[in-house]
Amino acid sequence: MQVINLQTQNSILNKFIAEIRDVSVQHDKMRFRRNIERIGEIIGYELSKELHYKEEAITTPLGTTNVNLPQQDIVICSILRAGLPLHNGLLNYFDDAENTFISAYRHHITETEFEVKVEYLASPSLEGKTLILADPMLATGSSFVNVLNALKAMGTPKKIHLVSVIGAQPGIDYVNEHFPDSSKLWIATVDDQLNEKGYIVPGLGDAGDLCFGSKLQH
Ligand SMILES: O=P(O)(O)OC[C@H]1O[C@H](OP(=O)(O)OP(=O)(O)O)[C@H](O)[C@@H]1O
Ligand SMILES: O=c1cc[nH]c(=O)[nH]1
Ligand SMILES: [Mg+2]
Repeated sequence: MQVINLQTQNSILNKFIAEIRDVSVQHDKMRFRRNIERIGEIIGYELSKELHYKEEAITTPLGTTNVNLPQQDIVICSILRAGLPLHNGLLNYFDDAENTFISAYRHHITETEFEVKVEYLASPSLEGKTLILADPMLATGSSFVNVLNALKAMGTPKKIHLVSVIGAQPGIDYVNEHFPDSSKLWIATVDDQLNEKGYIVPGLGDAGDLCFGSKLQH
C-alpha cells in the first residue's frame, strides 16, 4: 500500500487541520464538519490526478474542443458516522460517483477493550470499480479492515483508494498488512501514537462526537 501524506507539503490544508485539532475552535460543530468536508475536497482533487482519463469532444457555443475527462466508475464508501462530512467533500468533486454507506462503531467490552462492529451496509456492486473508502480517523485501523471484509460480498474493486484525515502510524501499519498492495492511502496528516483507549495522540478527540454530538454507549 502506498501512503500519500499531504502534510509533507505546506498548503492551506494546514489551516483546516489546525482548526479541527484546536480545542478552542473544534467545538464549533458546523466549522468542524465543514473543515472535514474541505479536507475531503482537497484530497479528492489530489486523488483525481491518479484516475484514468479519456479524451472527449465538447461542443461550445462557438466550436468544439477536446478535454480529458475522468472515468465514471467511482464508488465512494464512507464509514458512519464520522465519515459523512468527508463523504460530502469527495462527492462535491466526484459528483457522478455511486455511493456506499457502511457503519462501524466501537462496542466497548471494558473501558479500554473494544471490538469494532459492522452492522449497516447499503452498496451498489463494487466489481471492477474504483472504490474510495473514506473515514476521517485511522486509529487502530480495525474499522477500515473490518469494513474491507464486509465489502467483499459486494464484488472486487479494480482499485482501492483509502481517504483519511488523521492517522496513527500503528494503525496505518495494520491497514497496510490487510489491504491489497495496489491500494493507496491518501491522508492529511499522521501522528505517532495511540493512547490506552485507542485514541490518536495528539489527534483531535472523537470525530463522530465533534461532528454530531455524543452518543450513548450500548
Ligand atoms: O481505526 P479505528 O481504531 O477503527 O478507529 C477509527 C474509527 O473510530 C471512529 O468511529 P467511532 O467508533 O468513534 O464511531 P462514530 O463515527 O460513530 O463516532 C472513527 O470515525 C473511525 O471510524
Ligand atoms: O482518536 C480517535 C480514535 C477513534 N475515533 C476517533 O474519533 N478519534
Ligand atoms: Mg466516535
